Amino acid sequence: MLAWSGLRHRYAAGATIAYADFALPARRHLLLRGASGSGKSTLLALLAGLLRVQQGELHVAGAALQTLSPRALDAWRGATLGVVPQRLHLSEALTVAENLALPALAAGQGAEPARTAELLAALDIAELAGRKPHQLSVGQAQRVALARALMRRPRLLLADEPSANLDDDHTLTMLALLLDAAEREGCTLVIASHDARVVEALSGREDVSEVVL
Ligand SMILES: Nc1ncnc2c1ncn2[C@@H]1O[C@H](COP(=O)(O)OP(=O)(O)OP(=O)(O)O)[C@@H](O)[C@H]1O
Repeated sequence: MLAWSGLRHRYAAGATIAYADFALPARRHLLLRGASGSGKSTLLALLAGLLRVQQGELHVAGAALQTLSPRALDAWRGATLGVVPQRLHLSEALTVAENLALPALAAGQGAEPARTAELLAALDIAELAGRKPHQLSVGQAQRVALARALMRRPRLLLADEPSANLDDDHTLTMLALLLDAAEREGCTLVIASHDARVVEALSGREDVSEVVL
């Protein structure tokens, strides 16, 4: 599902990041951790196909990303990937249900109201469908962003610093939601975090591997 070798990324401004070779065992999720500046966001962007592979090989969900053209990469991303970004990027002008419809609409497909309802119910926020983002708590907004990431049935779910701005209880709840959702949807979860609470909660779990950058 996820493996890289000889992977390096050089930013034009100078920094080169080299990643130790890695392969994720079957049926495992991944915790990507490391200090600030160690290269987590860069690796997430590579995994998402948002940065081109400059050097090395990167295999994600059946695709060798270094071989794909920009157009093929776009198609692959749309069909494969769900992202819960650190800043949630919910559209303030749209309701929760409309925010969930956006990924499908952007891909030229219909809104899938049944899928929207299913995911909102699964994440226990069915009653929020008609609200605007500014009417949500931080935890509710994160659930909405998670539902949006799941709309197109991704094979890989990326969560960037999911505990940012959350207290201890909400951090544990969010991790449980991510793991439950990945299990239910049958997708692989990658969490990037430098939060000691996340590391403590996930380390030692049989279904989670760790990469320390
Ligand atoms: N656009 C860029 N141009 C030049 N250098 C960059 C750029 N983005 C990141 N870097 C550098 O690459 C290295 C890795 O950055 P990256 O953002 O991947 O780290 P990170 O582990 O995600 O950090 P944080 O936890 O603070 O978000 C750092 O040295 C950073 O300064």
